[in-house]
Amino acid sequence: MKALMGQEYEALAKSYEEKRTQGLRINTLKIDVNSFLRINPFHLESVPWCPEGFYYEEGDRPGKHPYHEAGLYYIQEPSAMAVGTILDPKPGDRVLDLCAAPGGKSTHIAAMLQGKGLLVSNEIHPVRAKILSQNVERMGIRNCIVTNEEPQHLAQRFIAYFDKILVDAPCSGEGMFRKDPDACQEWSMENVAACAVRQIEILSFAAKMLRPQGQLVYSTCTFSPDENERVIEQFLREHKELSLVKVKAYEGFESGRVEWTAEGSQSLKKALRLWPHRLRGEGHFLAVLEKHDGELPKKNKGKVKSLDKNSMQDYFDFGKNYLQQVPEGTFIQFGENLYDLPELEVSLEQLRVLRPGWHLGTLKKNRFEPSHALALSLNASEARQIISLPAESKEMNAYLKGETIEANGMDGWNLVCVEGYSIGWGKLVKSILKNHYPKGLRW
Ligand SMILES: C[S@@+](CC[C@H](N)C(=O)[O-])C[C@H]1O[C@@H](n2cnc3c(N)ncnc32)[C@H](O)[C@@H]1O
Repeated sequence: MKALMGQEYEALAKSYEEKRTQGLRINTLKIDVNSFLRINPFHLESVPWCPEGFYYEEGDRPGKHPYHEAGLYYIQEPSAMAVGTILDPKPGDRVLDLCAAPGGKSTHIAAMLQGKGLLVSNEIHPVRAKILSQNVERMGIRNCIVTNEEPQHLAQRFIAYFDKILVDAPCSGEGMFRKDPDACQEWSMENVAACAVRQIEILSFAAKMLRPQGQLVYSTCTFSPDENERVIEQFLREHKELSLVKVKAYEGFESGRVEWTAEGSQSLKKALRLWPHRLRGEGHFLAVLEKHDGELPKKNKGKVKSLDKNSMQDYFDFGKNYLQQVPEGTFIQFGENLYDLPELEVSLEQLRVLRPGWHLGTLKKNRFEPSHALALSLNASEARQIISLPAESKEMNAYLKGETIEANGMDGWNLVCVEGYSIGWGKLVKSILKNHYPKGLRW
């Protein structure tokens, strides 16, 4: 970096002596920004390039607050928030997040979709895919399919299918050095080179899945030109059907560096660099590519047939008793689990799918048990019976620990809320609330 950056290197090196920046992004699927700011217990300052993004202070500990468990926000590094802003998905779009775990950008995309359209969030590593799926659940997302696949498998199925694709590529992570000392230890020139090969491969599969006129955003949290400008330059040389698009830059964003490319491609000026010494964030690289040509999407294959309503009567009974409106849709059953599928038109058969859509609950023998995902995706006004607890109360703390609490209300399923925002289920019998907060999430 010293050889590349010349005099500017000093400023970059110095930034590593400073504390890292930390941020959270308010989840507008559950709460609007102003309402959150009214109940906000932290010290927040706006992130200029993301209206829902805020810096918080070191002592705030937002990961340890009931609002976190209620999915009111996602803890996300501030420069990473630029990716959602630049991808700019619109309600109704079909979006693929190809390298999605743990889910910072996917949950941002889902919030921008506002429940309309489709998000496919994919992660290749099984353990990370599970964490992604949990975050999709916590943020109350209804229209997301979580897969655990290799990009090449998805590319065989979703040909020219998506309006927008994000490749937030696995990289050497130079932007992680302040956060994670292990990232420094793992860094090597060999790893940079290996990452670059993998990045181009992932991009090629992504390109296949993009519809003509669709946009693909490539991002990394590293600074090496080998994984940034040069990856895009080589990829575009081999994929004439795509080209770089100029996007809005915010204060402190810098253009891609043409002088760091292998062939001097001027179009790389359209890429963006976010540096830790030029703005408050750990750093990112972004490029937006548009497809002007190519295969058209295939029509209507593999439309899923909805489950017969008679076999899910217990679900409708639950809905009638406890919800203002019973969610309708395309229902499928995986084991005991009942899901509402987003509109898809592509078969998921033989793909590794962790979450085929909105998890409503489990169909047990003669009864329906609502899922945690259903609880978190509901507004208090959508449930017939709610028990709302103050954030700082001992009852809230006891609920999150999995304890039984005393509460007033109607017997049966109650949507437990923190300050009016759903956080889980409880079943009330004579003023005693049986705890249904998932065991694996308990404090
Ligand atoms: C930078 S991280 C993604 C971060 C995520 N987008 C977020 O905002 O939370 C890159 C991800 O790519 C995954 N990955 C690694 N190799 C991959 C491959 N060959 N194809 C697709 N994804 C891969 C990693 O496991 C990792 O979770």
